[in-house]
Amino acid sequence: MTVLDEIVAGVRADLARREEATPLPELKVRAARVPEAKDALSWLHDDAAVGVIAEVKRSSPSKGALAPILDPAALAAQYAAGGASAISVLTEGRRFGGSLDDLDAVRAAVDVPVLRKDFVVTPYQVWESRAHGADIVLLIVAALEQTVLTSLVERVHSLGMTALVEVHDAEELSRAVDAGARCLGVNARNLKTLEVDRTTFARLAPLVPPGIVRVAESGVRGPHDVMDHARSGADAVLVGESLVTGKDPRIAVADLVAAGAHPSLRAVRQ
Ligand SMILES: O=C(O)c1ccccc1NCC(=O)[C@H](O)[C@H](O)COP(=O)(O)O
Repeated sequence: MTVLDEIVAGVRADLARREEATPLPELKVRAARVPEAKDALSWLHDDAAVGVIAEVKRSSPSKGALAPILDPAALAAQYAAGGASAISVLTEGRRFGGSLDDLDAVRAAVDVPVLRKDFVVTPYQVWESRAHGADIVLLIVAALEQTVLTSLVERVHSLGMTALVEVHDAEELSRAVDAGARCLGVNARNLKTLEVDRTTFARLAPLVPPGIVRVAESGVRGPHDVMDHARSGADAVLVGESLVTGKDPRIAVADLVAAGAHPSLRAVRQ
């Protein structure tokens, strides 16, 4: 069993309890009451600059406890003040210490798009994401069979949200494109070994068809890594650990945003 398999097994067990507490028809009613999802693609795609998706992340399977984050809304507000294009909220509880309450709190605190970062494997979780105000939903190709992946991408888009479809290699990338991904995340963290290979984005980016938004995920330590990903064609970077373990989240995000808009990148990006 891989780490991913273990996480997904826990997610399914927790999900069964939530489905019992809030049946799907009730969830759909709740989803209809929340404001429409923001058009995340337009927030993330900017020819002149690389966007920063800043993550609320308490712990992780690779590093254990990272930061207590007692007030996720305040952290998200700091990220937004620093210029983040979107906020990622890890809602998985067992390994990442997150929850849907975190998603609610962050949604209420910021106007930028909010990503529900979890291990989404059923349509129920997609409805749940919308009902809690998410604009973007992560779908991990490695966790999903192709028919399920395709139907989840369609479900996310049909609810007005954007699917961030996560891949780790060329085969997964091809599956993501076949499934209708409009926004593709290349994760540098191998979900079997948990090792980070920062060259992954540069290797896979040339395989992404034009018109699809490209996000470099994981292992971003600071402005230098943002500039590297920018030169390789990233539209956005997704950053967790280095922000939650750093000193000042607003300044840390602002530094990454400035790096992504550095004048020296203009020639490469146009
Ligand atoms: O972070 C982990 O250890 C991890 C392990 C297994 C599955 C997913 C995992 N992380 C989720 C993420 O994709 C990251 O939180 C996100 O890309 C930010 O990465 P980082 O900046 O390296 O915290």
